[in-house]
Amino acid sequence: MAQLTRVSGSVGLITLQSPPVNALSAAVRQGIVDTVQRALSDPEVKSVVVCGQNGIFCGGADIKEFGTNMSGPPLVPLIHAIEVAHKPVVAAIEGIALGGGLELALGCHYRIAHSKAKLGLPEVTLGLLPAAGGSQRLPRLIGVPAALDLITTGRHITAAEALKLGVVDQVTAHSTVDVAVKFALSVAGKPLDGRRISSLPCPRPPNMDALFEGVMKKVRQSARGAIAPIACVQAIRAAATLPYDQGMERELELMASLFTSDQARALQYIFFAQRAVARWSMPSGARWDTSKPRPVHKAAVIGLGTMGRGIAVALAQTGLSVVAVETQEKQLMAAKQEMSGMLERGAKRRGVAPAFDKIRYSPDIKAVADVDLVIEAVFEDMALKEKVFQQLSALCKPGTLLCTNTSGLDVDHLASQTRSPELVVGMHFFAPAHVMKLLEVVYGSKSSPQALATAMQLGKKMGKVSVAVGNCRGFVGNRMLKPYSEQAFFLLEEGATPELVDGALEDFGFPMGLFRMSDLSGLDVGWRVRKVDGLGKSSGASGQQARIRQGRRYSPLGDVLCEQGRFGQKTGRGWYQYDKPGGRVGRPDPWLHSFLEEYRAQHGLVARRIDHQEVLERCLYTLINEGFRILEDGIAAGPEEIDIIYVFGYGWPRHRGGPMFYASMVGLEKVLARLEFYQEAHPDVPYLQPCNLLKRLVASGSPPVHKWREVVKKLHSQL
Ligand SMILES: CCCCCCCCCCCCCC(=O)CC(=O)SCCNC(=O)CCNC(=O)[C@H](O)C(C)(C)COP(=O)(O)OP(=O)(O)OC[C@H]1O[C@@H](n2cnc3c(N)ncnc32)[C@H](O)[C@@H]1OP(=O)(O)O
Ligand SMILES: NC(=O)C1=CN([C@@H]2O[C@H](COP(=O)(O)OP(=O)(O)OC[C@H]3O[C@@H](n4cnc5c(N)ncnc54)[C@H](O)[C@@H]3O)[C@@H](O)[C@H]2O)C=CC1
Repeated sequence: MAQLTRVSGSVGLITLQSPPVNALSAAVRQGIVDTVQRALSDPEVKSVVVCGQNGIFCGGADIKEFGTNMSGPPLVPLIHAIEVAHKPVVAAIEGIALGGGLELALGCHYRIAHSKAKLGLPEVTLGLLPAAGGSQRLPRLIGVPAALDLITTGRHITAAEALKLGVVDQVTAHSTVDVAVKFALSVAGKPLDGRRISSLPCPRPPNMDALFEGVMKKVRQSARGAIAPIACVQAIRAAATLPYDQGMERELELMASLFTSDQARALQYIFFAQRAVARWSMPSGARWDTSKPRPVHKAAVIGLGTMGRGIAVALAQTGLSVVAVETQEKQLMAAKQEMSGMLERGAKRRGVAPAFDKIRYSPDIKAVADVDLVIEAVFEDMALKEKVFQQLSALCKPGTLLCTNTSGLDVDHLASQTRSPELVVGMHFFAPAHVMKLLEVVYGSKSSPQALATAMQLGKKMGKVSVAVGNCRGFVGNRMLKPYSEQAFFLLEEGATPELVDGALEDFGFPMGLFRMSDLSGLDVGWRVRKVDGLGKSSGASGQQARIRQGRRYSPLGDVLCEQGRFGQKTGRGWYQYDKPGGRVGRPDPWLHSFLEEYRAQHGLVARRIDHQEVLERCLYTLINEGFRILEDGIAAGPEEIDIIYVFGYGWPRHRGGPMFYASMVGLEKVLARLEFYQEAHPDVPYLQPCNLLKRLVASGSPPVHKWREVVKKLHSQL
């Protein structure tokens, strides 16, 4: 809805009213049409101000309406009607002007923003383009290069940047509406020539063809198969080369191809999934809205290796006091140096002072005595972690939350080492911890709702996308990685090369295939875990028996490479070869190809032709199958949790919506049928055995993904 009031005698003040973000729902659009018409036809009104209620201008189109039978007046003519008005219209931008909200403001003759406002055209992040004239007006207003940047990235800009670019005319730290009303009074009756953006020529940049070619190349590379960024460039090119009306036709044509695309559906699903996972619940019935977090002012991090350093920096940047404990003197010195650099760079990026004084370094774990929360990040070694938790339990003040950053060890077992197991949760960060957005928050069987609420809230404060999951080996993310990587190894045994497997996964949209990723993070990491599990030895034997462990097919390929010192980038050799240890650019390695041939011969394996489709089906469908098992086991409350973990933590292409959403798009019948097909061919691979929940969903007619949460809930209530 929108309300019209007359203020200061002759200014018509139109206020958008649709909490929480004044999105342009059908009712709001109708409200704008009606109020604009009334204001323009009222002889007492000499100028108009458009604002939003509760200090928020407008969050853009109502995304919930997409995919429905959209009714109500369309946005394009509505904005056009404002632009051609004979009375000046001023947008008073407070809070946010995003998407259609900014496009509405671009249709106004003047824009005044509050200094704390954020503006942007984030449509590309939803698989769309700014199709209410945004792609045509913005380049006319701020030039093609700046418009390309804003529209293809969808980034939100500050009012200061908006002023510098020319998106807004004025920025104020006072009441934006008051300033806008005064301004509207001052421009009443003045000519509007030059204020209607659509009638301005689009400034032609020098070397326009080269500019668009370069941007298109860059966008194609970074988009990894996403179609919206490409359509955005095409629309801006239309603005630069065609008259406005023809540009608008092109904008609509491009939008039509995006609007109903699977990618737009996937990206919009991720938008809502990201918000849905914040509304966590536990099997006990405890929920996000009924569990009160504890205040956390001071935290400790134990172990300043790769992870501890990033976690401590992220905590300090959030404003917490941090006690950083590292027992190895050399490591402590190295950590201090690296963390200072991290703090300095982070501060420079954010335009603030580095938070050096927030961190106190100590070689002694006793320094944790007065902290509110501890995050343990020592080696992935259960005996060591047990000892650390016993110490923490004895040293910390009562009520301190004890968290572990383990990648997958048993949180319940660690909790059992303490006096207060209800205060123990997993806080599983991803490397680099001060950069990566994902945080898996793992509740154990004894974790209290308050402990979970505290960790979730801290994650949010740190700017992380926090997902609450249950306790099991590898939690959600790493548990699903196991069948995925297992299949990749089997594919090498059967005739594939690392390049072929990675090529298929990268064409699908992963930034890195499994083998390239394994070289980056180090083959030795998984090897150590396999050895603890009683695997991880190549055995040296030949034939099929050498590839059976614990009654199931096992590939010792990774173990053989590790035994030869091939740990990946760090040693200059892994699944690929590098110029030197620490080298970053991997090249196919002829040694590895011969090694694979010898390995197959030694084990009686005959190489066959493997195509991209088989790679994707075997790697991704087994991963998805494990996702269904995770739902069945109650480790994740819904598919949204799994999808958010994969998109934000594991490089799953966002425009494919996460593995569970992807399965729903492929069709559950097909996923099931292909798993059955591969299982028949490989009966010794349990991960290929389709899980019951998948079968159940198919038997019940494959309900859409947004219904799975309910199905899972029902399933657990019947148990
Ligand atoms: C064959 C067919 C041919 C078709 C041709 C079609 C032609 C169509 C032409 C016209 C097209 C017009 C296109 C257009 O206008 C495009 C757009 O505007 S797309 C939307 C752009 N806007 C955004 O992307 C903003 C999204 N929101 C945010 O980034 C954040 O929510 C925001 C910064 C606004 C606030 O963040 P925060 O304070 O952290 O709060 P939350 O994120 O938790 O949000 C609170 C609450 O509000 C819901 N919400 C937010 N934005 C919207 C929205 N735009 N629509 C609906 N709902 C929104 C959000 O979901 C939260 O609610 P929950 O219940 O928790 O989910
Ligand atoms: N490296 C990664 O990508 C990720 C690792 N993790 C997990 O995070 C934890 C830490 O991993 P990394 O940082 O990679 O290990 P790391 O080997 O880089 O660092 C561990 C640090 O802990 C220190 N340490 C050992 N015992 C200690 C003690 N009693 N008190 C204080 N410090 C002690 C060591 O000296 C070392 O500096 C592990 O549980 C790991 O599984 C989780 C997510 C990702």
